[in-house]
Amino acid sequence: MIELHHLTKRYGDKLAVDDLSFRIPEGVVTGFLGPNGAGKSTTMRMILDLDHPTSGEVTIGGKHYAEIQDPLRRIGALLEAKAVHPGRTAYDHLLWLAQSNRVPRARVDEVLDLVGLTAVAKKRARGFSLGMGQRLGIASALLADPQTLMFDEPVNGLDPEGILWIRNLMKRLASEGRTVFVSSHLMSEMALTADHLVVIGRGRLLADLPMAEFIKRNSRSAVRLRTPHQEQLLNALHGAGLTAEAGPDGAWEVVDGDPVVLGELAAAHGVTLHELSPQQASLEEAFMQMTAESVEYRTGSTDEPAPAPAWGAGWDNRRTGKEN
Ligand SMILES: Nc1ncnc2c1ncn2[C@@H]1O[C@H](COP(=O)(O)OP(=O)(O)OP(=O)(O)O)[C@@H](O)[C@H]1O
Repeated sequence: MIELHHLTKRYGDKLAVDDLSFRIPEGVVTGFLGPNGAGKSTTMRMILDLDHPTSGEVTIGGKHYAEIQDPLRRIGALLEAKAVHPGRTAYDHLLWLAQSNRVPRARVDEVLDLVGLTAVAKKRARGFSLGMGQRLGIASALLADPQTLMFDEPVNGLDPEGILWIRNLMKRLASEGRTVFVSSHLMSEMALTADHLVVIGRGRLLADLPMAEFIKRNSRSAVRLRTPHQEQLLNALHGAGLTAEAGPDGAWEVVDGDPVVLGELAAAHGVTLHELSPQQASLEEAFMQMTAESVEYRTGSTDEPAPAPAWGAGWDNRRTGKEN
């Protein structure tokens, strides 16, 4: 269990981490999500005591990192995949780590096998691809068989096979009862990996909830209806036991509606429709909406506000009928 209490980090004028408090429990994969510059890496560095909080604190199993004896046995981390001496072989890198942390030599072969690097164990790290570098970083994190694991953007730059491998590894580690904390800026990836979700933007906590809850709230489908005959449409819907929500631009949205049924209903009541369109908000859109205010860097092409999903933070405010 990792616990953050009002964790704050300031670099000069820049508030990189702003009063973060949350817990990362055992036995589940906790996804740590935020756009670039949100403060994810800074938070992870503070957990490992590589950076000192301006205020607040963070503990691992109730202790500060600096108080932990044999920290590699308690927490393993992949922060910077290329943090390996380029002239060292994968085997020598792991052996050096094992010997300096009183880990038996036999464990080096075990973790090389676990991450699929046995065949290239005697190759120097400078010739490693990004994926091999990530696997070596993960082998280092797993070397002392720690109870807590932390991975900063582990799927960055990996091919689909590598992504699937990391995803399954995280799940397996969590199922063994470990604490698994993994950062990403991709909601779609986290939706497939994490059981719990912590979202930050500009250093602040935006959400801390089970992934299933996030998906339930943000992946509903709806049908958008637009008509010059609003009153007749609402009456027809009401008569059919359906509720509509006022959508953007004067359109109406029927959550979980069937476009065929709604089209027939409108026709039967002589309601002219100018639009009848099924909508499906993606989780990525919901995440972008949640963090839209806190995106630090934008390219020209994404300079527009993040696309609004059919429903987002203000979804409940637009509700007009009773929940169906
Ligand atoms: N050593 C530092 N000195 C000054 N500012 C820093 C330092 N480290 C990070 N920052 C700033 O703190 C903010 C948070 O950065 P951080 O790297 O933690 O974000 P992140 O969520 O990990 O982003 P990314 O996904 O781009 O890695 C950014 O604005 C960054 O520029």
